[in-house]
Amino acid sequence: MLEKPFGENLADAQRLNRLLADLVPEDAVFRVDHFLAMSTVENILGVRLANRVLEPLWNSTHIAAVDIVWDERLTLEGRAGYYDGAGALKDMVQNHLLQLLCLVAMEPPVSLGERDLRDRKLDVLRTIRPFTAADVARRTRRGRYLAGRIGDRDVPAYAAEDGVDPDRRTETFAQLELELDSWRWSGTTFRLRTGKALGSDRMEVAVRFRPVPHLPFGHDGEVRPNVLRFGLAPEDMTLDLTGTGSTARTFAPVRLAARMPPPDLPPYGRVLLDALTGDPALSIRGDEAEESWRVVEPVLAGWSADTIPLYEYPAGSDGPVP
Ligand SMILES: O=P(O)(O)OC[C@H]1O[C@@H](O)[C@H](O)[C@@H](O)[C@@H]1O
Repeated sequence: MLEKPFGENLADAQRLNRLLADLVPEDAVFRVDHFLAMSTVENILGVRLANRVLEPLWNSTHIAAVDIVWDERLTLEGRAGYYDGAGALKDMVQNHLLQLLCLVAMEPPVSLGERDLRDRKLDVLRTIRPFTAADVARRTRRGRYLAGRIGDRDVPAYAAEDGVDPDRRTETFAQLELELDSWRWSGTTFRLRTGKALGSDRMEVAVRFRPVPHLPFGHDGEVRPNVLRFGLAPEDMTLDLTGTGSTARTFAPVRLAARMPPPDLPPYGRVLLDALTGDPALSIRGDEAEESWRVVEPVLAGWSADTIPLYEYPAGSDGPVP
């Protein structure tokens, strides 16, 4: 069993994979991503594929954007030894958020067996358009938190935390806008965002549908585009629709909401059980790990060469405002 990071970059991940391949077969390697064992995450596939109403709309003709967000109030929490060498991009985006993207964007797999599921996730990673230097400037943002207050807690600046080397300029906030080159998704924007020491927890996948093509009501009431949200913590699901209002010729927002049943096991428990029973379906295959590095490497290169600013945001705020 291996916990992330699976290498520090693509070449490193390839070396690690070769080393592992010399020792054991791939299906005996468990690269852990506990996000895949969250019940909501599995539920993304359930909602898509066990229903009639969504999958026909699950493409760029109907979906304008998908926001995959892991904003947390948690700060460094004494993890400088690991985190200061990683940063938000390697800690969250290269693994957890790209895996969530895979589940949202994948083609329906033939089965949820390890091969079908992981082949289809790999397809998604391979369709992510490579970042050019201009894309890094236009489509990525990074930030680092300053001192502030979160709830009733005073939080020191990241750079002043024990064990942090301020000169490394490690980011605690990362945002990437991705495009997928495929028939299904060309034209939909996928935004991945994560940050520490933010004012509120927001962990969700929000699927934003396009506006309706025509309103035949003869008045200009506001119709907000539909949004389907998979909440990751707490684990729930909401669908924002538009209904008619109480007065004539008005619209009103309608929200359908459901709480997910609590899972039998916490995510790490599920991951351990899968390893003990020898089921690698929810573990990251070597080629997925490599492909995820391929996606983030140009961003890492641009950021370490300081081609974009490292914005600062007060702890307890909504993140950097450029
Ligand atoms: O809330 P969970 O399940 O611990 O997941 C979030 C955490 O996931 C971990 O993998 C990251 O290293 C942390 O930085 C992050 O806070």
